[in-house]
Amino acid sequence: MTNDTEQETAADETFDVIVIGGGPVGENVADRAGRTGLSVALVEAELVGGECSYWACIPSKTLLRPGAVRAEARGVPGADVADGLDVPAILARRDTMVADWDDAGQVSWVEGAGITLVRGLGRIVGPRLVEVVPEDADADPDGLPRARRLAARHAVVVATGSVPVLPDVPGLADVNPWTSREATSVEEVPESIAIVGGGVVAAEMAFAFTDLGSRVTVLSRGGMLGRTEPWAGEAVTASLRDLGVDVRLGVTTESVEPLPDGGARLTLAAARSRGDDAPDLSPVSAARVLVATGRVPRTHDLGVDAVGLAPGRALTVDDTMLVQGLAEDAGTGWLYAAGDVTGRVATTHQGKYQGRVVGDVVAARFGDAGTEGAPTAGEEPPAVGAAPEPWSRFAATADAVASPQVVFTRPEVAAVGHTEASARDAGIDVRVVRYDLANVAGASVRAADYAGSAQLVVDAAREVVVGATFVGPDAAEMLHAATVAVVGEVPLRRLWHAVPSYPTVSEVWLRFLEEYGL
Ligand SMILES: Cc1cc2nc3c(=O)[nH]c(=O)nc-3n(C[C@H](O)[C@H](O)[C@H](O)COP(=O)(O)OP(=O)(O)OC[C@H]3O[C@@H](n4cnc5c(N)ncnc54)[C@H](O)[C@@H]3O)c2cc1C
Ligand SMILES: NC(=O)c1ccc[n+]([C@@H]2O[C@H](COP(=O)([O-])OP(=O)(O)OC[C@H]3O[C@@H](n4cnc5c(N)ncnc54)[C@H](O)[C@@H]3O)[C@@H](O)[C@H]2O)c1
Repeated sequence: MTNDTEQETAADETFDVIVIGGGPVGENVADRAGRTGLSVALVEAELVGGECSYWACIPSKTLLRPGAVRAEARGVPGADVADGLDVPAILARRDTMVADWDDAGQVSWVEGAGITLVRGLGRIVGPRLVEVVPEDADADPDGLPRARRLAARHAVVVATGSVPVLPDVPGLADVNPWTSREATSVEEVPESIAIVGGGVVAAEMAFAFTDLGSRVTVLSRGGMLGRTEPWAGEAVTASLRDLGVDVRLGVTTESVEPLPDGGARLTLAAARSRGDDAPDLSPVSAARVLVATGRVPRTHDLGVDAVGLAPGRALTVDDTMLVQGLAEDAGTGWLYAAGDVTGRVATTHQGKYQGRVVGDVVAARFGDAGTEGAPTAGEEPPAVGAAPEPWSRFAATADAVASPQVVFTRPEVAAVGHTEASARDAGIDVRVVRYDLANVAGASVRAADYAGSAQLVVDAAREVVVGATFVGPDAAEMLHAATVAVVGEVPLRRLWHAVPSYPTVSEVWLRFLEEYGL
């Protein structure tokens, strides 16, 4: 392995820490890592703020919000609203929310935080050495784009996110399929759209495009929202079908052919996984095809092979977010990762949590412990490779046991921790408590037609909550109480004293405990 001086001599510039990827996760890493006086460079190939800000969370939730508001108003006699949504106004608000795909606001935050922004595609070319190729790079004498070499004195943190997967279906690539990027940045709403996939993107986009006026078909090889409780996916399927969406479960797309009008025709076959008993396999024609068949960690163009890792694979990390499996001569203790690229959890909030963990680990390991106001002051990080103390600031403990997610469908699906099945697989002594949300007083006040359901998964041996799922209008806002209960391992007998206000839908917590037998 090269020594420090050689690394720095090989570089155009040296920083204490280099963060590759300026999405929500990279921004958090850079912010925290800099709090003990370390110099930090943030390398970003496209827009600072990443997928989430411009093509994922923010535009998708903005597109979904008007339909949700209208549906809620319709359930309250006296507040009913007219049919139809103002599509140009929805798209204009989406444009505002993504700042017209201009990252000036985020750049000014980065600069204000004392972080050096380096624009371009970053690639690891050796231990603690990163090459950055700007988009408008001049060519060098060999005709190759002129790259800038950055050395890291202490650490490189990868937060490059993920990229969508395009399944190998004959003809699919010939019809210019959309991914979530094109869907969330839509300018001209297609007359019809066929969505391949049955996960989170497929479900949310099916509602968004129905609201925008498209005729929507969903083609899922299993059920909807396969990673949540089955009854939650069934509620979403039923709601889509009520809205007129053609939801085909248990089908695979065999081939795709372009149509003369620019659209596409999809030929289907029965899938082996769980779905409808006798799915409709008639071909589907649509003006657009949206592929929503999952995402993979973005390491294919990161140069990880230079340090002995396999391109295209997730960067496996320990609970301090230290990357595992580097070649022996690449050294240890310098390469970290957080966010989608780790393949642990693919949500913004959990990635940012990991970013705070790794930022603190780096700040405490390499910075000046005496820096005034540093969050890590007085706290000793674990030795490199040693297991961190669970639930300490240096450990992403919650990833495995208490990761929350909200799917912004109608009804919303909000879940944290174990499902019933995953708890049983984990060998937990499971007891499940389900409750019909329509039976709490707060629900009937909220809407005349309130429909929803909620469930706790309890570890009966310890009498603590290990998982919860809420399905219903505004379920999103009910989730955090459950996250606190799971993280805090609050005994049910103590939760009994957490009295929910009347008349709120959160009163379901009292009903849960009564059903449990308290
Ligand atoms: C349609 C959709 C909707 C979603 N909605 C939600 C939601 O509502 N809530 C939620 O929590 N999550 C949601 N997610 C997931 C969320 O978007 C991701 O979990 C989150 O963006 C991950 O953040 P990240 O920083 O790891 O990666 P990203 O946001 O992907 O950011 C990575 C950044 O790294 C840059 N980059 C990549 N490679 C390099 C390189 N070699 N050099 C320099 N820069 C590089 C990229 O340009 C990008 O800016 C959604 C995802 C999709 C697709
Ligand atoms: N609200 C949120 O938190 C939110 C919203 C959108 C996306 N996300 C995140 O983004 C990530 C990507 O979302 P996604 O919906 O693309 O992935 P996903 O993993 O949730 O769903 C992928 C779907 O595609 C299907 N599929 C996979 N390969 C297929 C193939 N070859 N043919 C047909 N179907 C196939 C799967 O069975 C599954 O139904 C997720 O991990 C999710 O957590 C989060």
